[in-house]
Amino acid sequence: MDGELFPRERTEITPGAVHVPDWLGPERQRELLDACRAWARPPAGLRTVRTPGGGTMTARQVCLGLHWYPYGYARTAVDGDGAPVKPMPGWLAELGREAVVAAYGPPPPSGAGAHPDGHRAPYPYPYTDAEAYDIALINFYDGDSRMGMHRDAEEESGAPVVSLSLGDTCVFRFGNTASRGRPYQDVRLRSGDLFVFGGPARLAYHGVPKVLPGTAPPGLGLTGRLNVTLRVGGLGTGPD
Ligand SMILES: O=C(O)CCC(=O)C(=O)O
Ligand SMILES: [Fe+2]
Repeated sequence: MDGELFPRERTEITPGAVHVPDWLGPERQRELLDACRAWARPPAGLRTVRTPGGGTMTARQVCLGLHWYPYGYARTAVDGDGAPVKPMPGWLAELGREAVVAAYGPPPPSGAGAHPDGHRAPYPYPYTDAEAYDIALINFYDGDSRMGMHRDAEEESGAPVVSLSLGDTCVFRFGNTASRGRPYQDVRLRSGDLFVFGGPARLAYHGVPKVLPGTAPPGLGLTGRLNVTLRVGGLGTGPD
C-alpha cells in the first residue's frame, strides 16, 4: 500500500507457505473484482454451501473449471442450480503460474539435475500443461462470514494452492498438517495480497476466523471480502 511506514515483506510462514503482500496492484484488483462479479451471476453462480452435518458455510461461493462441494468435485453445480460449472479462463490459470513464481522464485532449468545458478526449486511446480491451474473457488465474505479450519484435500495434484484476496482485510489462520489446533499463525491478508501453500504445507489446516469490516481500499468499490483460490485438480478426465 502507498505510504506504508514499514512496507510489508514477503514472508515464509512455514516451509512452503509464503505470504506476498500487495502482489496485485489496484488496477489488477479491479479487473479481478469485475471478473468475480460476472462469475457470481447465475447460472452456476454464487451459492450457499451446505455441509453434510446440516450446517451452512457463512462465506458464499462460486467455482470455475470444476465445481467443489463438500467433499468432492463435479462438472455441474450439483448442490446449486445444477448448471454446468463456468470454464476456468486461460488468463486466470496463467495468473496462478505467475503467483507460484512470485512466491517461490523461478522454476529450475528443465530436465535439470544440476542447477548452475545454485537455484533449487523448493517444492513441486505446476509447470507442465498437465499441471495447469484448472480450478478456482471464489469465496465471498460479508457480515460475520468466516471459514473454519480445513484442509484442501480433494485434489489429486500436489501443486501449490494459490490464494488471492480482495476487499476487506481478514485474519487468515495457517496451521499444521496434523490437526485443526495449534501450532498455527495468524496472518492479515489485505486486498491484493497473495498467499501460496505447497510442498510440506500443501495439506496444512487453514481458515478465516475473522474479516475486519470497512478495511477495503476505498477506491476498489467492494464491501466485504473476496478470496480467489486457485488449485490444480490432477483429476485426469475428471469426475462424472
Ligand atoms: O478465504 C480464504 O482466504 C481461504 C479460502 C479457503 O481456504 C478455501 O476456499 O479453501
Ligand atoms: Fe482452503
